[in-house]
Amino acid sequence: MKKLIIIAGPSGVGKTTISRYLTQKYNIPRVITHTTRPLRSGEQDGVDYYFESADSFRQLHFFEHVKYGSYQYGSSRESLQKSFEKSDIVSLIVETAGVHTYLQELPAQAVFVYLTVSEPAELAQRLEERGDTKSQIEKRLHSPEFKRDLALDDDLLQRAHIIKNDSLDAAKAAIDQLIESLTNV
Ligand SMILES: Nc1ncnc2c1ncn2[C@@H]1O[C@H](COP(=O)(O)OP(=O)(O)OP(=O)(O)O)[C@@H](O)[C@H]1O
Ligand SMILES: Nc1nc2c(ncn2[C@@H]2O[C@H](COP(=O)(O)O)[C@@H](O)[C@H]2O)c(=O)[nH]1
Repeated sequence: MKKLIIIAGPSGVGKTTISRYLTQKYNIPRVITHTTRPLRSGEQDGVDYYFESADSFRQLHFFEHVKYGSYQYGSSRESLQKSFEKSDIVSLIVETAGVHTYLQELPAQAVFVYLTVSEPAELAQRLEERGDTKSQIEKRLHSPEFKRDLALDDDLLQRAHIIKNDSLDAAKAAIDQLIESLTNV
């Protein structure tokens, strides 16, 4: 059975880092999602996201889409299919409203990984080290979506594989165990 590893967690927790690890170590592709937000330094269209205008975003066929902060984000059916053509296991980074949609629509395929840190205050420092500007960080940390994604509601708690990413090596080891359990069924 095809598996969709859904990675969620607050901004800066390491979702992209873990998704890249899955690609590098296991050849697990990430479903590239769409957004209207501008590119960050170092990001590439078609690699990190499909960067869309408000008009082009409206024309896509979405599995789900949300507003996060000031921008639109969405996972298209085409992008999901494209990833599943490459591999039976794929990853997808979404915020928690998107997780609800996938757990409801694809309950057997969805494997939900929630990343956390012991000290949420460390997230701002990670974003700064990533190169986000002070104003981007302030805006992000004060958004209701960021605050919401610092914790899980009861429904999501029941379905989550919770991985603490205080140490990247420890988080990778936890991911290794999860992949082993998925490939041994
Ligand atoms: N365990 C860790 N310890 C220290 N730094 C880390 C750790 N994991 C990831 N990082 C770094 O933290 C920064 C943010 O990581 P990443 O971009 O993966 O987060 P994210 O959850 O995808 O964030 P966003 O939702 O804002 O896109 C990156 O510079 C990354 O290298
Ligand atoms: N529900 C969805 N959430 C998505 C999607 N693509 C990304 N995201 C989430 O948005 C926030 C902000 O992302 P950033 O790259 O600007 O830091 C983050 O929590 C992502 O997980 C999507 O298609 N659907």
